[in-house]
Amino acid sequence: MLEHLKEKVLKANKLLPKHNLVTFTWGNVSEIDRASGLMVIKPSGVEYDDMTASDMVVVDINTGKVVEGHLNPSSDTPTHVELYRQFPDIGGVVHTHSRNATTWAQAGCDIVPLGTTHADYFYGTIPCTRRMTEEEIKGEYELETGRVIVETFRKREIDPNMVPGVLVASHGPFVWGKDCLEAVHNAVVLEEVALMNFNSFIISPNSRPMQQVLIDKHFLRKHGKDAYYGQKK
Ligand SMILES: O=C(CO)[C@@H](O)[C@H](O)COP(=O)(O)O
Repeated sequence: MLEHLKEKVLKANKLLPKHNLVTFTWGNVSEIDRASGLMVIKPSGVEYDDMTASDMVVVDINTGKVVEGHLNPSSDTPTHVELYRQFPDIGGVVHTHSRNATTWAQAGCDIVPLGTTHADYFYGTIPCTRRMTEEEIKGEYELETGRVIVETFRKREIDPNMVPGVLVASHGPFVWGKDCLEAVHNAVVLEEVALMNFNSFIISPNSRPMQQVLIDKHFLRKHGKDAYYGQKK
């Protein structure tokens, strides 16, 4: 089932090493078929060079259970599932330990918009979640990770369609888009922006966020004034 989607998700996972977003197997990409509620995600711990479309794993987001696949799904599957459940307009999710974004996540800091590269893809601050509690960590960690991401966006009133990414404190970035390929594209941009912000603050610790009017001009010009991934507002 979903053979076409398996090929697409395989392609997206193979882009991770191509764009230097991963070391070893430290990243995973998925896409959802909203009509069926089935998600396709990479298998856990498999080298990207060795991965094939038939290795992709199909998961039902309603139950979180594997419905097809001969390998274990990514260890981050519960996080992907929770994001699809709570963010109905997203179509693809990527998680990596990319160096620069993970540096900000480990520092527990937001990535504020300093330049138009950021604003073209993220309509404002890319938030970092709060640290997870001991109970959450000892529990179903990956599911709780998804819940903390959703909590961050709801409490800070950030629209996930306008800011398609987050830094999970002490862990790394999760990024999304209308499909898996756009999610990877956004992850590449996040990694670029993370490095540029780091360097900007080294040059000037007092670097100030860009003006909202410039954010508006860039993001809304690229995405359309009222356009959101899945809906027209
Ligand atoms: O965050 C982690 C481990 O800390 C995971 O993202 C792994 O780095 C990738 O795991 P698989 O997708 O291969 O299961």
